[in-house]
Amino acid sequence: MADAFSLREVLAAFQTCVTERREVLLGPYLSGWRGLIRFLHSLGAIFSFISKDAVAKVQIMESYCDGEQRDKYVSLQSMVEYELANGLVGVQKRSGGPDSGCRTVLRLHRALRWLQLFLEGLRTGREDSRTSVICTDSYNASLATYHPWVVRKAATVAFCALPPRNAFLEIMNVGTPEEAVAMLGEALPYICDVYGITQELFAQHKLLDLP
Ligand SMILES: CCCCCCCCCCCCC/C=C/[C@@H](O)[C@H](COP(=O)(O)O)NC(=O)CCCCCCCCCCCCCCC
Repeated sequence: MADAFSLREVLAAFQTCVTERREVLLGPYLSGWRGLIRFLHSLGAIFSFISKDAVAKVQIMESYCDGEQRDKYVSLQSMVEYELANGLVGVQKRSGGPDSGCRTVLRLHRALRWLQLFLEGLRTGREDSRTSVICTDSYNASLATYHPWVVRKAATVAFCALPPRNAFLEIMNVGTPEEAVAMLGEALPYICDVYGITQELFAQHKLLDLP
């Protein structure tokens, strides 16, 4: 298949993200998200309201990374420092100005927590467990807190369309379900690491509630 791709490579991006100095590089971070969104696309049109929003957020970040101030958007650390020092982060309400990198990454960061819980649920789930249940539980324990009722409702309906666990593990294109589970075991610590570093950085600068 021409567009067959493996989730192994997608998740590997989150491994390349973290530098020796424990900085999170935006380039690989965003390419990881691009890969995940591509995968979400392959699951069908019912998820397009989710991928649209994710694409919009990745695009905002890519335009900063390719923009005039691109040297400030190399890592999450340099972005936070630059945006805070220049008063670019709106802490009140959304002002109608351009969305800051910090508030945009915060949305992706919260979604990364969902991904972490979901992949862990898939990895440790029983063979006959339902993907939709794993997905709903992970969502309710993370992202749902930040979403209004309509979004929660639409998301929960879409999750019902997810294929059963083993079929899901197979479309990840990593090999047999057992091989996919092993790959998740290897990839998850890196995702946790990216999540942890970002969480600490945003907490330190009181950026966890940006509107
Ligand atoms: C596998 C099933 C995929 C389920 C995806 C679970 C996430 C559900 C998120 C529902 C978001 C609905 C769209 C609306 C979002 C916005 O309201 C909301 C707030 O934005 P605002 O402050 O700018 O207004 N946006 C967000 O919270 C960001 C959501 C970003 C979602 C990214 C989801 C990418 C999922 C990639 C799935 C890949 C699965 C791979 C597993 C092997």
